[in-house]
Amino acid sequence: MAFVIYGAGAIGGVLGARLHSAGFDVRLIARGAHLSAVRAGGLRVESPEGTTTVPVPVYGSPAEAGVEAGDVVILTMKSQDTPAALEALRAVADPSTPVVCVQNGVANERLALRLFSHVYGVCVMFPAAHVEPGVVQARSAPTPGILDIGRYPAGIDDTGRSVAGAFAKAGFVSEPREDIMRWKYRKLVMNLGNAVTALCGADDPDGAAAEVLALVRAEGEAVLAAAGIDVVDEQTDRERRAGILRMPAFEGRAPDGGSSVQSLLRGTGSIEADYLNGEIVLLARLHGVPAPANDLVRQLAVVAARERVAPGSVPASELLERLRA
Ligand SMILES: NC(=O)C1=CN([C@@H]2O[C@H](COP(=O)(O)OP(=O)(O)OC[C@H]3O[C@@H](n4cnc5c(N)ncnc54)[C@H](OP(=O)(O)O)[C@@H]3O)[C@@H](O)[C@H]2O)C=CC1
Ligand SMILES: CC(C)(CO)C(=O)C(=O)O
Repeated sequence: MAFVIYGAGAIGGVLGARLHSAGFDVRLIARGAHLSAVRAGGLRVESPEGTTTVPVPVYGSPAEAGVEAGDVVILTMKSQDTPAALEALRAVADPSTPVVCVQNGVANERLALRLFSHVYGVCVMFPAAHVEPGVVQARSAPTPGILDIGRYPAGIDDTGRSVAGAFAKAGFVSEPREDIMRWKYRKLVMNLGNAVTALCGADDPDGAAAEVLALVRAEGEAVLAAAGIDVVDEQTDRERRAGILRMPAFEGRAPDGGSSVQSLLRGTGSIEADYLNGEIVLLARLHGVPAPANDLVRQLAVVAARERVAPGSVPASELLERLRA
């Protein structure tokens, strides 16, 4: 089994490096300055356990990487980049190529299933950062993350089991699951906070950001319930994660805050909010229920990304006032 890791930033970079070091045939796909840096000097992976530079092959597109029978394609770009990425992939990959979405949100699997017949969802509990071109960080050690996997929309098959086995060989905790999307919806509720932290920053001296977080998450839960979506309960989710992820401080560790904070830090010009808070907004519209908190947060986050403002530029108390108005 060979892996084509498409969008080799924080998650794809660390995952690809670890699969490569575990002996798997891995081809990364990256772009821009990151592609040039990895091509020139390998991928530098920093973690609490130290730094390694991994000479993993890297390409600029699926056409350049090649997608052969027996390859598994792993999507690790942010959701807003998935539609364009799938278009480039379909031009060279057989429609039966297994496509594994190691991504947050619940939209990528459906986008992939429109073009590819064998699609898998992964619930990604894996704190990582894309620090600068050529450099990624794994924040948790000794276990870098939890990557449970299942076939989309439901079920499990031999490919899913083999991918779970490969993830485990690369040091992750990974279980095949029949009901992966139930877990991904629970993770979505957690990720409704990504945009809040990106807007308001990781420090919360007056507790206002925590209140905003509670509002968007409660609204998210209510919308998912109105839409009749079955979600793993919080306690079960907590138990799954208990004691596995450990994130000690280490020299050079990138700022806290998660993947959306990193989009603002790197000034990428886009953010995943339309596919996280925006998923709740979409469901609310489809089911005739309100979602004003998630709508406001995603709109502000999209503007912040477009205008390339720094994380923490919106005082949480102001955001809270607007949400209460
Ligand atoms: N980082 C984290 O801690 C976690 C992230 N996740 C999820 O994992 C997914 C990936 O996030 P993350 O790794 O942080 O994102 P990153 O932005 O760090 O990495 C994605 C990479 O994909 C590249 N990319 C996008 N489209 C293409 C393309 N068509 N061709 C080549 N490269 C492309 C991006 O390039 P460019 O920089 O130019 O845009 C970027 O380098 C997201 O869904 C996120 O929510 C889940 C749990 C934790
Ligand atoms: C849970 C969290 C914040 C872990 O890094 C995440 O999923 C993200 O960064 O998107």
